[in-house]
Amino acid sequence: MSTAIPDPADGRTVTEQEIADIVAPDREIAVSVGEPLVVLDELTVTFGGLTALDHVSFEIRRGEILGLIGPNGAGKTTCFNAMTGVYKPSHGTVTMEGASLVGKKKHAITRAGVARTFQNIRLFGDMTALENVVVGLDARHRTSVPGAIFRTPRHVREERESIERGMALLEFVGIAGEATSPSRSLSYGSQRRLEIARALATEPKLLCLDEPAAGFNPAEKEELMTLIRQIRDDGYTVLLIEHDMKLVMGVTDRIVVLEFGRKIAEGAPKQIQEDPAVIAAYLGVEDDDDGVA
Ligand SMILES: Nc1ncnc2c1ncn2[C@@H]1O[C@H](COP(=O)(O)OP(=O)(O)OP(=O)(O)O)[C@@H](O)[C@H]1O
Repeated sequence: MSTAIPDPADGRTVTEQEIADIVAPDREIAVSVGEPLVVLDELTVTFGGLTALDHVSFEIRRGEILGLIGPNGAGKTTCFNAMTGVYKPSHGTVTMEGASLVGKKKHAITRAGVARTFQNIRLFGDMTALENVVVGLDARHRTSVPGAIFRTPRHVREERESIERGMALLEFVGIAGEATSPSRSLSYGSQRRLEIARALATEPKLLCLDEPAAGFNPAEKEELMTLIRQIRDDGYTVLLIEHDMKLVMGVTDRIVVLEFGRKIAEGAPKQIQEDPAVIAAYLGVEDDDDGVA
């Protein structure tokens, strides 16, 4: 399969499939939408005497956007971290397509198909937007170190393909025009989009977004919702931690609610909005963003 970017100069309309083939040629499009992709069973994480996650079980289904919500300190980030190899659970399992993710190193989890963004943006500030994405793509390269040093034809070809795919990813998240700008000079919103592009570069089966709308104005939040839906519609499965309830309710297919490390509810957004345990958990939360309504 050729990975050259289709040339719109020939007067032809570039199809979405052609772009998708360039962005993620090796990706297995979710064929069995709705089947469990990741299963957390009795997941428990303790820090000294504190149980941050207490026997939490839920599944993430192929092709869905699953929201993970809860008041501050409920255990959302701990859950992400236990799934992505940052913390080792003291009890319970996390499996992806039946294989355990527990105890795997971070890069092995990436290879297994889990990618994430962080609450605090973590980009290489001096590198351009394109270079930041190409770093993610490089994780998939097959050439050896000597291949890179001696610039073998295979290495040169992979490098060219990385640039083409990196550009296609920047296009997908809407910041292709800023490809050659150092990432630290990008607006906050563009940096968040760049983080998503970099995570997508690893062709994940599951994309975990940790508060992607933090610091966004309402218009930027709307645009982000559109992007997250596009990502789902493109065949990815998305796990979303987000405080902004309007965004969560508007974009997710299902929601899991944590409070004090325990799962207190799970269901469709409408069900969650009306759930007495969820309403009680959020009562007295001052921050507007944390209101359930
Ligand atoms: N590395 C750590 N060491 C000790 N305690 C921790 C650590 N990480 C989290 N905790 C504690 O675990 C609990 C859950 O925290 P966590 O960050 O997972 O919650 P959260 O739901 O993501 O909160 P927030 O919405 O504020 O980000 C909190 O009491 C927190 O203080």
